[in-house]
Amino acid sequence: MTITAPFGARLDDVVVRFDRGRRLLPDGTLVKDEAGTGLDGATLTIRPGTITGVLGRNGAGKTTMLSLLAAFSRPTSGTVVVGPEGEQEDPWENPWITSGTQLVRESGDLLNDEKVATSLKYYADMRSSWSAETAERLLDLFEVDARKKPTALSRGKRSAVGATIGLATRAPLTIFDEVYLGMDAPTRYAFYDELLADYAEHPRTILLSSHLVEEVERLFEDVVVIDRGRVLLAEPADEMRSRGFSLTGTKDAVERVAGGRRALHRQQLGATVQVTLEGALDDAELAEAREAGVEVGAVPVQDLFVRLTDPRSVSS
Ligand SMILES: Nc1ncnc2c1ncn2[C@@H]1O[C@H](COP(=O)(O)OP(=O)(O)OP(=O)(O)O)[C@@H](O)[C@H]1O
Repeated sequence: MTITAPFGARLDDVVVRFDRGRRLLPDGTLVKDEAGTGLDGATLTIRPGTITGVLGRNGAGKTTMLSLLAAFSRPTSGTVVVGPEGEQEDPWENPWITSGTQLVRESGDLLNDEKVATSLKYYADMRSSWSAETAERLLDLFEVDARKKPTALSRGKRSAVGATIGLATRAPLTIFDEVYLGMDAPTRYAFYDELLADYAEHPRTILLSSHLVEEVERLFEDVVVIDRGRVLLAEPADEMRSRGFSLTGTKDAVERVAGGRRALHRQQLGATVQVTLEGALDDAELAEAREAGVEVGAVPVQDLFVRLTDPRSVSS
């Protein structure tokens, strides 16, 4: 059966701990040594039919979460469900769900001893939604020679093959985990354009993790921010953008308009101060800012992300 409805997903209080190994104590008991925590009580919902950006600093838990959704691993505790609205199930060893999910990892998941064309044939045989025409067109666009083995391609070209597989699969849940690594800027922008165009024509659910927030934030309808194994926020990108604003002006005027709000960031250039604040101004405060000559600006997702995950965020 071909699954076409976009998949959603839900994580409930998910914990992932990695074991370093097992040790036998002198008294004969077997203990597990913990090597690290990937997720630490993560709860979130992925809306079907959206492009969701997955953001987090290094080691935050993004890959751990994406691997759970693609059933590459299982949680230590908590529940994970994936699937079309109203029919979501545990993806682990669940062919009905995994046949509708495509995870593209930085490694590319290609058959290293075979030509790229052989890997593509493997995906084509496995995925009923595979578009051979899209795959061919994208390889052409990214200038990848499918007669070569992956080991003979540059890192950027291998990433481009991963991007091609992700788009040509047209899976109801397509996950790109830092797929851009090694791609040069023109290739990355070509990938973003292709992703948007193909998504518009073939609606599905796309998750995209990236550290290049400024570059990719225009793609996102929803944003998930993971911080030290926990979900800091999961909401529409516009809602995230309205979490903050900036004020620029003289110190006294800015302080007055800021009115004791928490400052996410503060910088001073000569007599001019700029603060990034949480929340929004009401009409009276906007009028006060105008009168005081204080400029009110929007804050890009990138800035909010950096500030929200910065343990050194200052208070006003
Ligand atoms: N196999 C493993 N064994 C032990 N610890 C692990 C393992 N995989 C991940 N971790 C730990 O889990 C945490 C989350 O890792 P994860 O790879 O999910 O982060 P990430 O957000 O994808 O990071 P990055 O942006 O650097 O790729 C990190 O502290 C990492 O060290």
